[in-house]
Amino acid sequence: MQTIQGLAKINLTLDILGKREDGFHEVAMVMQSVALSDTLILQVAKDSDIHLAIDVPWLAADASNLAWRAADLMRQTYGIKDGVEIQLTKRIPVAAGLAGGSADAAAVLRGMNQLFALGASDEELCALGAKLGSDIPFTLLGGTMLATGRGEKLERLPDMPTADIVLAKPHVSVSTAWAYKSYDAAPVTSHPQTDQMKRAIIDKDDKRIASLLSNVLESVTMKKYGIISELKEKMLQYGARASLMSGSGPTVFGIAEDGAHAQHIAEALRQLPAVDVFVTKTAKSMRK
Ligand SMILES: C[C@](O)(CO)[C@H](O)COP(=O)(O)OP(=O)(O)OC[C@H]1O[C@@H](n2ccc(N)nc2=O)[C@H](O)[C@@H]1O
Ligand SMILES: Nc1ncnc2c1ncn2[C@@H]1O[C@H](COP(=O)(O)OP(=O)(O)OP(=O)(O)O)[C@@H](O)[C@H]1O
Repeated sequence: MQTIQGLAKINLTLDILGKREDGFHEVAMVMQSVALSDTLILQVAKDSDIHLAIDVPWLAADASNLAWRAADLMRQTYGIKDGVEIQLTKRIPVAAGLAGGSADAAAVLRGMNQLFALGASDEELCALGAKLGSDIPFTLLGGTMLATGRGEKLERLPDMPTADIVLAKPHVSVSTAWAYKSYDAAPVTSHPQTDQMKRAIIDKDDKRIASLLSNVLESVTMKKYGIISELKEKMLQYGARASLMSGSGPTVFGIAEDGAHAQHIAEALRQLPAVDVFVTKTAKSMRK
């Protein structure tokens, strides 16, 4: 039996550099793992099927689920005859910009590698993960990374100084494909300073990291959902060092001064209707 945590991510920066021939967008993003996680328990099944059980009824536990698809890909790639039972406990909000589905897929790739003693390297697992989704290689490795290409090319950065993070997810779901499709570079005048963010992380300069948070997809998702700007403003009003939308949204994260301050911001945000609030921390890389 293997128990694996799939960690959520936030984007400290997200820049779109252009459209690619394969329909995806060329990106440059500094990604950061946070401790908020889903739990996946994997066991060899008695039969030769994939069995996925999820603790919430509203998420499809069938072949459309990224955890199921990751298990299928592992079985096909390595010729595994046994089936696998996957128990998924969901805590990361869905379609939130936090890479929850990717984290589950990554946990299944890693979990099956161990369960069936396949000996696949991180590089092999990342290459498989990239077939299922652009964020999966990052969620496999975690920590602080610069992601380029369509998000699958990774450069490890030193772990950023641990920060207390508040996540606020309004009750709207955002499709990543829709956000990229709707992106119009023309009116976007402010782009992330990716190299400066890298430098700030290398220098462990947490104030500068906060001052450089930037995401061009805010121009798409914030225009449609006014609640995102409200959440950003509220976080700043309650003293967050900085706040930003993560990924394609709609989740907004704020960097607090410490754990007590994060709780204070969270309490204020919980007064708002139709918002789920989580207090977490940045998570360090599990592999070096
Ligand atoms: C928004 C982010 O979460 C930021 O980390 C990622 O860029 C999205 O990663 P993801 O959810 O793993 O995305 P994928 O499952 O690979 O792609 C979903 C859809 O988003 C669009 N997409 C995604 C990544 C990318 N670099 N360019 C794109 O245009 C494509 O239309 C694609 O069909
Ligand atoms: N295991 C899973 N957990 C969550 N969503 C899943 C899973 N498998 C498939 N999905 C589908 O994937 C879609 C995106 O969900 P997810 O929570 O990964 O979005 P996200 O956080 O916006 O991802 P990203 O930040 O990588 O763009 C949802 O519409 C959901 O139906």
